[in-house]
Amino acid sequence: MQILSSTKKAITLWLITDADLVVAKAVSDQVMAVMDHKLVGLVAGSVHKLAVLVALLDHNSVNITCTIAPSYMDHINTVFICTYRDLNNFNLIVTTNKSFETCQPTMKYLNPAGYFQLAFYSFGIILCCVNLLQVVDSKNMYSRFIRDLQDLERFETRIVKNLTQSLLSSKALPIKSELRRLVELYVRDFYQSCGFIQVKDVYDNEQTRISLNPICSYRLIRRVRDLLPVVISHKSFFRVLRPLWTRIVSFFWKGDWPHSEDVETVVEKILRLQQVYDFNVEQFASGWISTVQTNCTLNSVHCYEIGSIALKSGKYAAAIEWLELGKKKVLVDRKTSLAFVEFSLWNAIDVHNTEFDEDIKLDLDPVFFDREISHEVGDSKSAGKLRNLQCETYKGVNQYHDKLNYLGLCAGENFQSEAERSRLFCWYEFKAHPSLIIGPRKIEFLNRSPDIIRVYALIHDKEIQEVVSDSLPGMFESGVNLSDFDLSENRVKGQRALTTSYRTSVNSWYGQRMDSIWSRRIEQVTGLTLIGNGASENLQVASYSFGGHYIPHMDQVGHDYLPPEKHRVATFMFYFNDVEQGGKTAFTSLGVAATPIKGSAVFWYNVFKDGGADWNTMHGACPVQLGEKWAANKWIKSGPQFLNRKCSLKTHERFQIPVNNVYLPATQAQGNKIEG
Ligand SMILES: O=C(O)CCC(=O)C(=O)O
Ligand SMILES: [Fe+2]
Repeated sequence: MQILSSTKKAITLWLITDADLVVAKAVSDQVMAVMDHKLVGLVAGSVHKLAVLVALLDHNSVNITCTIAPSYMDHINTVFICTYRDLNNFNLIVTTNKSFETCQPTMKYLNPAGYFQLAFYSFGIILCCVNLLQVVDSKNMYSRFIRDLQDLERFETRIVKNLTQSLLSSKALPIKSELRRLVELYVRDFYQSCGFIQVKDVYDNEQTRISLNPICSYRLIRRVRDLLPVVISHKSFFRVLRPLWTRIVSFFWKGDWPHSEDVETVVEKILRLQQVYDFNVEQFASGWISTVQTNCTLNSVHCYEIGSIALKSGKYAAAIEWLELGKKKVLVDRKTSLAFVEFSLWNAIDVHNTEFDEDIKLDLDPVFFDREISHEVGDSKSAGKLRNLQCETYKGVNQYHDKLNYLGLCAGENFQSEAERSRLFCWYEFKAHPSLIIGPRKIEFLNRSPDIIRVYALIHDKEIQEVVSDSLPGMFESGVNLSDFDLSENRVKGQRALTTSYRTSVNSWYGQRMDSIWSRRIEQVTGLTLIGNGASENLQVASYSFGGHYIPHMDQVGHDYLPPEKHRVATFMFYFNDVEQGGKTAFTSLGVAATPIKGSAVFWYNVFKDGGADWNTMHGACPVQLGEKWAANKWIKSGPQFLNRKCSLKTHERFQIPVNNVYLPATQAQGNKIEG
């Protein structure tokens, strides 16, 4: 960029892009490379992919030639300029390396705040630079950490309350002004997609429940990513709503603007929900999350975006469904170009058909329809989905189809036979420990052989709150359990385990006061030893937001590598809350799922008496559909347990859970995944 005059006046050039941060950052180098030495500074990225340039000028007339790499040119949708003093004559020519293109800049005069503003921008630039260094690590945090999403939700709600107040006064935002129109657009989007139906509820509550709902969250992240920068960078915003501007900008300087990865991650979660629960896209887009009608809906732009992301990640059937819905909606709401949607749909069908072949029908993770789809309107509606075809054929208690059983169990089915179910019952346990005589525990069998029990009302609200608030600061993205091994190659910085899309929760290890109090309670109920050197692991507290899941797995991973005393002989898992929709624990080989019930816990042995893994205890956490899920695992090690439980010379003999100290006659072993 060439600046033809020098010193005295500050110019901030904002290049608003729809490129993501990495692009913006890379691009800033490209822009920087051609910047003239008269520039004071350039920052890209932190403030929603803006490049900020401050130049000092001494004439009222200035020509700027900004040379930008051609690859970056496509990403720029707006170029506008803020000056702290009026310039009489201002020309901006934006050009690429190859050819000159004159860009129509929107001239924005932030007006005469003078040196204060210059200082403010300079300070901002320093902050931006600092922020930029942190950005790489904090990428896509809003979609991963529910607490960050909740912070964003609370913050946005406060902003919207302020904006609504300003709308009520025609002085701040004159009727028919462009800024008013933008603010109205923003506020309308908020009210149309917040978790409450009534505006008054938004005023009465700090939390709008947006972050508990996949649709509302998707719209929140999009709105803040795309619309908020446009609103606050309007030429009059800073002048008429300066305190609000400062609050917004400083909030995001401390944290970060949502990225396109955040949007993609939320969409991936929606697609996972679709894959597992096979919801009807039309109903989902009109706010139905399972059986709950919510206030958040999706329009044609959203359907188009979700379809495009599904296509990108190879979920062809889903992509076609979303794009067809997008096409239907665009004819009514006209919010995007019909041609775009039609083109993408055409393309999705072609890709689906190219990738489809008969052998795919054997694949257990199907993302196809069960036949090729024609371009005729509605043809896909008459086709079946491979997923459903396979579910119908194979789901149920069958050792080879854990994934399909998982889908069925998550959706609320149960594959236990009548005979198996007839052996289940509940009882009050008052003999396992003397303390239970005055406070018996209500226990229920969820399965017999392998025994899985649920203990009700074992932990209390206040205790849960204490554990959650102590665990919160240490939460990190969950990994699969490899913490005992050297993961140096795969480890994500600052984490102890390998992160994976198999398990999308955040967790932390809690070893404080409540850990030993709860361990005592577990000892009383199970007769096992938890306290003492290496007897059990610290409590692992996990939180799942919508879409959060853990696919079927065994808890005693590492069995082949760890010394026997370190094996996780049993799992005791607490539920900290009731989940609005979804979030069951599915025992895929046994055909039964446990619904999270606040204060209760489930317990089972992962191994046989001979120490071999009991593959029938394979289990997974179903994705949360609505709300959040908090749970905690207490893994009990085999070390000190040999004194508590009878050994056996027989192979594959199971530990039994006694009922008031009585071992019931053994039932026939269920499932058939018996392995040593
Ligand atoms: O949260 C659940 O339902 C299951 C979690 C689980 O299996 C685990 O963390 O190992
Ligand atoms: Fe598990």
